[in-house]
Amino acid sequence: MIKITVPATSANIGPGFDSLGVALNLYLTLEIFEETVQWHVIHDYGTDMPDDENNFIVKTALSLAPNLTPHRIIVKSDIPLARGLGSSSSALLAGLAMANTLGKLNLTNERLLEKATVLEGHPDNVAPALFGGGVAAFYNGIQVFHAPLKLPQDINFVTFIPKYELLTAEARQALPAHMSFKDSVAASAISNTLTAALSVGDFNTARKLIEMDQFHEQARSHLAPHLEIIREVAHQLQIIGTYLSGAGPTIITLVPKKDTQKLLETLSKMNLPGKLLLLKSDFNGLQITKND
Ligand SMILES: Nc1ncnc2c1ncn2[C@@H]1O[C@H](COP(=O)(O)OP(=O)(O)O)[C@@H](O)[C@H]1O
Ligand SMILES: N[C@@H](CCOP(=O)(O)O)C(=O)O
Repeated sequence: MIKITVPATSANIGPGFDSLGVALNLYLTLEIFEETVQWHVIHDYGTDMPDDENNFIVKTALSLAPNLTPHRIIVKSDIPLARGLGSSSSALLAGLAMANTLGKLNLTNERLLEKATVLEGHPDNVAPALFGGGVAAFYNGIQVFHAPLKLPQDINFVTFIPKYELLTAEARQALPAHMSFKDSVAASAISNTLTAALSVGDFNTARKLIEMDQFHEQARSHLAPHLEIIREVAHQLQIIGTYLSGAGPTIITLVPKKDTQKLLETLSKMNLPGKLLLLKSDFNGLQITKND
């Protein structure tokens, strides 16, 4: 049996639209068993999710290796669908890794990253899902440039996952078609300063910049009303560092360990409609193990 494990991801981290992301400790696992006549996907996503060659993971694998022999596979995941925690990136990377392994393609991680970025449309989920930890990345249509993004060690991700789904494609339609030169300079300066502050461990500066995004949060605020609510509650506790995870609707607050409990307790008393989780960075990224 071959087992492929891929972490969830939180993209953007505030102002790093389409370029910053971090792997988190929720996981999709794909177990590959015997060869079969037709693809047989066992999953518990419900009857709307295909269980044959039309399954997204299998289709992604076949896009890389069209002649792949069908197998029986089992998909399990605790990454919620369409919530802004990178479920599609974890699934498509699992598919690419399955094709690479079963098809003996020997593609490097760089090639897998390029392929995954083209399929996903932006590298900020797939890069941290592949490598683990925080990643900054840019795709110029030919190559993915990427570098590790240093995040503080003593940080937790207090995560609120609303009950409703929001497809990334839908949330991208809310984005403005144009930004002025002046606004673009300011928005990228905020993001640059955030990465510099993180690189020297200046979380005091970083947490304020995390809340200064000018690329996407305002445009998506009607789709993710909990952002303002949770940010405000955190501020009342003197906690700064709340942002829209990916395209939303999940909201994450980056909190030093010492402040985590008070935020969790306050939020849980509010009974917001959704799930409250305490997440941490994943530092392993995509893993493949083989058991006989
Ligand atoms: N494990 C999976 N198997 C099949 N399809 C999946 C899986 N995970 C995600 N998807 C597809 O990706 C869609 C969600 O992707 P997207 O809108 O980008 O949201 P996000 O990646 O933030 O969860 C799902 O509605 C589904 O079509
Ligand atoms: N930069 C993208 C990130 C989408 O992440 P997802 O987890 O919501 O798929 C965006 O903001 O659209």
